[in-house]
Amino acid sequence: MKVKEKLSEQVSDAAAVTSVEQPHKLMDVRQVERTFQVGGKPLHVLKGINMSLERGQLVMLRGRSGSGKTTLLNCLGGLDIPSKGEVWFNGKKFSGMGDDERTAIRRSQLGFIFQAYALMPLLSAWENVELSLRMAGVPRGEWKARVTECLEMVGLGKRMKHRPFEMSGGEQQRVAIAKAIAHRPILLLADEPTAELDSNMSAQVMNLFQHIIKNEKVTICMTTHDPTIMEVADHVYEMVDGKFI
Ligand SMILES: Nc1ncnc2c1ncn2[C@@H]1O[C@H](COP(=O)(O)OP(=O)(O)OP(=O)(O)O)[C@@H](O)[C@H]1O
Repeated sequence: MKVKEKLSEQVSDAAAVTSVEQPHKLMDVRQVERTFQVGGKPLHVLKGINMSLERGQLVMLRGRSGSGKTTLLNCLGGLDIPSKGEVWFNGKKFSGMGDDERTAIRRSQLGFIFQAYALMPLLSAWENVELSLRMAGVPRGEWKARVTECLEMVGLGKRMKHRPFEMSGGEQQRVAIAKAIAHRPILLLADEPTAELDSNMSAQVMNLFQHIIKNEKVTICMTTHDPTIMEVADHVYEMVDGKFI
C-alpha cells in the first residue's frame, strides 16, 4: 500500500476510534501523584496512578488499609488536587479549574457515599435526600417526586419519615445511596460502602448499585476490602503502596 493511502487509512481509523470511544470515557487519570507534608517530610501516598472509567461501569479499587484508596477517590471527586498529573472528568480537567467551578461540578455531577458525607442525624430519610436536591440546585417543584422515587428505589418507600437512629445500618446505607443519586450524578464515588454491613446486606447494596447503573445511567467507582463482592465489578484496580499492580 502506498504511504499516503496507508496514512489516510490510519487517520480514518483514529477518527473512528475517537468517535466511538470518547463518548464512553467518563474519567481519565494520568500519572497522578499525591504527596503530603508530614512533620516537615514528604509522604508520597499516590505514586503515578493511571486509570480510566468508562460510562456505565462498576469499577472497584482494592487494597490494604493505608495503600492510598481514599486519597485517590478524593482526587477523582475533585475534593483534593493531585500534586502531579491530571484528572479529567467528562472532558474537563479538574486541576485546571478554580474552587468554585470544581464545587459546582461536584454538586451537580458527582455523588458521594463517604463517611464524611454521612446522613444528617436530626433529619428524616426524606429530608436527607431532599437536602441533596437543594444543594444541587434542583428546582423545588421536582423534589417531591424525585425523593419518593429514590427512596422507593432503595426499598425504603415505607420508612421515609424515619430518622437515621431509627433505622438499621443497612437501611441507613440505603438512605445514603438515595441521597447520593437523587440529583442524577453521572459518577458515584463510594468509599467502603459495604464495610459495616453483613454479607446479606452487602449483596443487597451491590444489587442496588447494578440497578442504579442500568436505570439511572450512573458510573460507580468504589473502594473495598471484600473479595466476595469483586466478582460483580467490570474492572478491579489492585492498589499496593500508592501504585496499581
Ligand atoms: N491529609 C493527609 N495528610 C497526611 N497524610 C495523609 C493525609 N491523607 C492521607 N494520608 C496518609 O496517606 C496514606 C494513605 O491513606 P488513605 O486513607 O488514602 O488509605 P486507604 O487505602 O484509603 O486506607 P483505608 O482502607 O484504611 O481507608 C496513609 O498513610 C495516611 O495516613
